[in-house]
Amino acid sequence: MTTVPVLDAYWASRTNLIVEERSLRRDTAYLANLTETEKKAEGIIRDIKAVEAKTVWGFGVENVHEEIPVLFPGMEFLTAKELIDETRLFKILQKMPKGALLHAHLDGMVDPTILLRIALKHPAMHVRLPAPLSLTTSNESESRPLPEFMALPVSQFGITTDIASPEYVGGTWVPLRDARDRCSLGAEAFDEWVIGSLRINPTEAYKTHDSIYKIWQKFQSTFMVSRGLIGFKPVYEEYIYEFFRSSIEDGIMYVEARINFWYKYVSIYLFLLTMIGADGEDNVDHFEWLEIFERVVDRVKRELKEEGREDEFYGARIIYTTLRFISKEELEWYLDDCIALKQKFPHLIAGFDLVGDENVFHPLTYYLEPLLQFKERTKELGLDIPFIFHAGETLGDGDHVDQNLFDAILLGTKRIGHGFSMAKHPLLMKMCRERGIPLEVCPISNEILRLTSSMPMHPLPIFFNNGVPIALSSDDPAVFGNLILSYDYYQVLVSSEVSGLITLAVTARDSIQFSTLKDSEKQELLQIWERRWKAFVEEICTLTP
Ligand SMILES: O=c1[nH]cnc2c1ncn2[C@@H]1O[C@H](CO)[C@@H](O)[C@H]1O
Repeated sequence: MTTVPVLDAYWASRTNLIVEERSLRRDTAYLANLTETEKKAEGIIRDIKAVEAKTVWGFGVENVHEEIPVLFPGMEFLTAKELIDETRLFKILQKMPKGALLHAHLDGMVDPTILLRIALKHPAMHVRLPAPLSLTTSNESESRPLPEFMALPVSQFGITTDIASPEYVGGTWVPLRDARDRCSLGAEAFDEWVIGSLRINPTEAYKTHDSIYKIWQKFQSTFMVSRGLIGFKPVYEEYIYEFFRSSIEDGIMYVEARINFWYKYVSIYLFLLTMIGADGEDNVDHFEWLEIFERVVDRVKRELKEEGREDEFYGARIIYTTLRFISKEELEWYLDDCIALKQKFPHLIAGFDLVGDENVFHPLTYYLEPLLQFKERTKELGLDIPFIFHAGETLGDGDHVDQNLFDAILLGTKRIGHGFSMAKHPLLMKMCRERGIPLEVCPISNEILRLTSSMPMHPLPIFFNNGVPIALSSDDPAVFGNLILSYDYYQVLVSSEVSGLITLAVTARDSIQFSTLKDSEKQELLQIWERRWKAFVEEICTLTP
């Protein structure tokens, strides 16, 4: 029989082994110094999570929701969303102060329902489609025409027509409001058609477009549609306002938004590619985009101050992005443009990035020369424009997308957008840990864009366990339906036994720490975060498990 000392020795070495491995994690030091309130809150959250794993997710018991045959915590988001909405855990997480939102594409931030409502206010906004609207064939997006939107000058306002009537001549611009009011399929069907073209639905994500290539086709098409709406100055301004206000409601305190400046060419492509002014003319240049952005930041700050909530919004900056399918020569134009914007708005331009499907477009090595030149030039000019590259958003192992991770790091990236394939790179993970290069991880985006079928299969725990700093982000919530960052927080929390509330707190703190704010600003924002965090954990302590 095994003696007690032998058993004790086994348990002791087991504990030591676990402690040793966990020592790499960024939440370990924090966990060792918890306040009594934090300890209690962490425990309450674990208890609620354990209860809901059974009552909501049927974990280890019978399926509690027969209409969803496969149910588990961290399962596919779009199927689970309504269940998540009802959980106590989600409602608690909505109140958590989340620090900075570091990976967010401006074009994908506002609920399509709200975007459409904003657009409908403007008589200049028009819509057209290739042929009379018919929605009867099926519910699947492949068979549906895409709406195209554009704001027109008064002299070119279109005539009122029923776009669903056989008389509608494909390609004719119709004022948006009239098109909706006069649509013989009904305003509800019209809205559903427009909104469906701006987001990915569960059928598309999990059936009709269930491959990385196909889902990216649908994903890209949503940006082509939304461009016509957002690329109209009055809508743009209100859109940014909605983005900030809804982020603040979700506990986000500061934003670094990726704005796509690719839209400089006009009329060679099918869709609208620039920004239209209030007069309906294509005359809003990139400087003005930044002025608008700044005006909205100031407005939101002013309003919050008036509401006595100034602690809730520290501001917003911009990561300049363009699409990674342009030529290297074209990239030079954008790099110059980025420098010019930085010189005029040093406080607004936070960094530079290339976006678009890494799987099909150019690798970073293709742009090496202009990128290296940019580094030298900004250094000479004394401008701080760090690269904040997307890299490794792939399932590939050693392909060009996976290898973008090496180049991002060699080029000195400040953070890595996604870095999904980082789990295959022990050396790079070590470098990220030691040099403080965080991954901007977007769990729900990764799942909807078919890199993982659920959160338990996501590599995030590998990153956490290797001590890689993490900033959780929502990527394109308007398209994915994860309209608030709390959904991503929820999916992470329920799919791990190691990660708890404190892990989320550490990632929220890290989001501030690894932002592009100045050190003094980071300290100030961290202090505000600490205050709100303290109030948040105190509130949790009043709850019964
Ligand atoms: O997760 C992503 N990876 C790479 N590119 C993206 C992602 N989300 C959005 N975009 C890109 O950003 C542009 C919108 O401004 C879109 O064209 C899309 O290609």
